[in-house]
Amino acid sequence: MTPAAAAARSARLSALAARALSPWCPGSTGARRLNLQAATDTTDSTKLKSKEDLPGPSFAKTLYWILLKGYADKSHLLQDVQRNLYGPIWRSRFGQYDLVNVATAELISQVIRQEGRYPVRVLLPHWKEYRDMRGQAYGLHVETGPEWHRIRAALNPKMLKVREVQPYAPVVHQVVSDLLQRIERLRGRSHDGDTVSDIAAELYKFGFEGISSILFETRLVAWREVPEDTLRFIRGVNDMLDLSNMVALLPRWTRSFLPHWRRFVQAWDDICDVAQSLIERRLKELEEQVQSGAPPTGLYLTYLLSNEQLSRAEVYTSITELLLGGVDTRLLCLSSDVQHSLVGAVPSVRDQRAQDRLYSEVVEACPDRREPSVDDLNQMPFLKAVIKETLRLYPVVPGNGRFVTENDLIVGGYWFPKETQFHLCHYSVCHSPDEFPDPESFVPERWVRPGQNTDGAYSRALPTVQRHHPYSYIPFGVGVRACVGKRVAEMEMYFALSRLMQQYEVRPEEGAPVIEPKTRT
Ligand code: HEM
Repeated sequence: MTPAAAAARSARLSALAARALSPWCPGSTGARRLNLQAATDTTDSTKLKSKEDLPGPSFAKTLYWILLKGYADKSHLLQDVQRNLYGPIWRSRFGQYDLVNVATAELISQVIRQEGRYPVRVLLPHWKEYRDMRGQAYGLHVETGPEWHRIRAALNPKMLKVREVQPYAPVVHQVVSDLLQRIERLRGRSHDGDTVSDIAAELYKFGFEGISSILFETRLVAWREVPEDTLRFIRGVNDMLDLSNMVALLPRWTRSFLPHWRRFVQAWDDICDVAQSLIERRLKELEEQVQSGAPPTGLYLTYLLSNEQLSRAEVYTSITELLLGGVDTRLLCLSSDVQHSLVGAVPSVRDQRAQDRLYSEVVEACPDRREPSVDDLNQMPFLKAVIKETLRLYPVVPGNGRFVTENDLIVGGYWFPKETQFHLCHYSVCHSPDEFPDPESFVPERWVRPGQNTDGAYSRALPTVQRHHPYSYIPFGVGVRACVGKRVAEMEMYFALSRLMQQYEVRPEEGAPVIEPKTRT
């Protein structure tokens, strides 16, 4: 992993300012073990090695990988290359970036367990600069320390728990219905009148429509044609994330003759403009409701406005950041061949065996194409396994960051001062045969417990089911800084994938998978 790429990735990650806290927390036994270890090491701290002792690539070698070996847009693959050369922990430096890369589940757990009360992924001074320039409030991605915690505490309710997101089910189903109708329309318009190519593009738009419907509590537009604002927002996010790395890497004086800063600002302006007009439209509706004597009804935005924990300016920034996380074109698709979970899941289930099994499960739980309820999802362990396996193979966030500001750390027998930037190499760990046998194969069964409504024979053939290290698979992160939108994202993916499977088959085609209607009943 090159420093630049890792920094870029972390920056994009931070852009995720928009997706429910993982309910998954590190086991207390593990935490005790680490503290004990740290305490033991500290007593002997003079013997600990430091960052200076870490192996790692030279600047020239990094450039060689990026420029000549073509890793610039697939830097997640470089994690394994570097791990093989330098071992599971190494240092990489590039420009202003100085990163410590960790590429085993155990090392990742050590970093996370020492991350403190207010973990930071990566500092984003250029994002802060934009907010200052436009007089905007800071949100989750720019704010740090107790102020970050205050914002996060205000956003967590109605997002973090399965039962808290249940009220969003009807609106998510409406968005899925629109998606299915749109697929039908696109089929009608296609060259053979039957197949939809580039389903991925449709699913990205679904991401935006899904999260905005939840945030604004209603369908903003019926989805006959994708609204221009949606496309503008998605374009803005893409541009902003692309340029974010360059803005961070190039010195300020280059802004006077290179266009990157101007374009970065323009991209942010577009994002904020769309978000602001969506918020204002909803605010107007709420005011009209109140004026007519009706109590204001609604879900997330109404909640944020009514509980008054955040100022109006902070609500604007937070909603914008949540939309960002929901869109996730490359926000969550951090490199060209790493795909968003649902976008990835649809192609993955072109695997006929998995597709047949998924279909049978969905049909059994919801006959006659009935819309699945949240309770029905409990009868669909294979559906959940498909999503998990997709997130393992194509982690939306292949590399996360931690910049621990509160304390020094001991990781892998090395001592690190506070304010060391760590890069957590999730992609490498998710693809490690030490954690997942036959790691490059799509095997959803590895996530289904034997006896859990499953084909027992297959599970028996995989004795390692569930035996990986808990930190080898943390697609939404863990702890207080984990993804705020996890539960929403899961619900969207479960509903969309189950209903797609009720109606369509996915088959591989050069470039992108295509989907076509099911012929079986
Ligand atoms: C498959 C879908 C998604 C995946 C895999 C995902 C993954 C992640 C990950 C790995 C992080 C970083 C966690 C950490 O640093 O420990 C994150 C942060 C975040 N995500 Fe998501 N996310 C998804 C969907 C969403 C959605 C739909 C939203 C919007 C509701 C969202 C909002 C956020 C926000 C706001 C943060 C920043 C939290 C903070 O810094 O306090 N994410 N996400």
